[in-house]
Amino acid sequence: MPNFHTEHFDTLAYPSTFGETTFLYEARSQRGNILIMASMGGEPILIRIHPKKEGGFLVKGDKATRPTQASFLQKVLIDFRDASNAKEIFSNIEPKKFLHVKPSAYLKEIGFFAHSFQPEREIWIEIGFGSGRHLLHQAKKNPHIQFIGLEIHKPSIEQVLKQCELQCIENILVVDYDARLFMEFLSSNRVGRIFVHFPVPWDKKPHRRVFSASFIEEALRVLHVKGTLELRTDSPLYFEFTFSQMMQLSKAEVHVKKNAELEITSKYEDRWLKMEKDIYDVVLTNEIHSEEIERLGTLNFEQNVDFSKIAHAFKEELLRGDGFFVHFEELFEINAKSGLIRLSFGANERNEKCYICIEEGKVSYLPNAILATKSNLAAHTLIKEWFDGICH
Ligand SMILES: C[S@@+](CC[C@H](N)C(=O)[O-])C[C@H]1O[C@@H](n2cnc3c(N)ncnc32)[C@H](O)[C@@H]1O
Repeated sequence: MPNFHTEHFDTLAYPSTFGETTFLYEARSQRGNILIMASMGGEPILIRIHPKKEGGFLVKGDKATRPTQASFLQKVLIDFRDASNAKEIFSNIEPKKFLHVKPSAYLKEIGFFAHSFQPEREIWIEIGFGSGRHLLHQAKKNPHIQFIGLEIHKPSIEQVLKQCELQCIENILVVDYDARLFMEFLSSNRVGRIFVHFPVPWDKKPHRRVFSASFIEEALRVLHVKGTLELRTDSPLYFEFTFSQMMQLSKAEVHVKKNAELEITSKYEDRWLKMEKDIYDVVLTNEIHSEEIERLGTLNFEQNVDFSKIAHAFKEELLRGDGFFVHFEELFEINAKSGLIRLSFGANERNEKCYICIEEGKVSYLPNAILATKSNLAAHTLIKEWFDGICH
């Protein structure tokens, strides 16, 4: 992440333009942190400035705004440095030091699945593809199928993206997203197979497992009739847990195998086979045609909020609901009527880090495209009630 350290910087005039950047406003928190809202190429880019314990400041981009071109952030930081007469002590913002991350056509943001994903082909999903051996094998063998690979381990994602490019595979889409929450983004009855091969067993923390009653329910919704949810594991506890979850369904067709051989062994399977461990397969076949669900929209506020009341009452606060939370982290004042609240919220498994902007009574999220997943929506309702509780 580009950033620089400086002993000093001059306060800018707002709004003002320097180089290619327009600096729109500045907001300060009681902890002494500063946010500067900038704009380049029509995109909002937030700069964060932290005072350091040993003196001086760290200046960096805020993760809430991710510009479409990584070089935008670097240019904005260079423009800010020059406009504010900051003298760098340490910096990695000069172009030659900037790592250019090549976007991959195979890697999709979650918003793509919420708004644009309408494949004509049947979908198969692999959860936690790891080294990708099984995913790549299946994709090459089944060119008529659209594969989605879900993974949260970045080096594994990069490795598989590289293989997709090298092998010119055109039927895999990779997404860096928690599998426990992903199914919400898919239409009903579109998926033929869901593979979960050697998931992390979490024997001591079963609530962290990919499989749960709600995961199975959502998997059945996206599977078409005769579609299958397939677990392959070396963990007898995971096997028993999943089997018993499936047995709690009112009606289920479940097949179990022990030490069955597949055409391809994954990296983890090779490891367990060398140790002569038993391997269990549990396959649940869907029998039901499910109702269609609405496409996910984005979150919005309809209410008006008095920023001065919020600023007066604000304290760092963590609110919890059933499977979701809202953490109000820090309040930044632009002036008496406007400011920002930094917060994280959403599902316990995966949360949004963003800001709420309150400008002359109007409230919006920054960035403004926060998806209305079930957990985000529940958290959003809690946020609106929190505003009402303070303002009315
Ligand atoms: C034990 S490895 C197995 C990898 C591969 N399937 C194999 O058999 O070699 C489990 C993989 O699942 C991924 N994973 C764990 N939890 C996940 C989640 N909630 N969503 C998506 N991937 C997850 C991990 O990053 C890891 O790569």
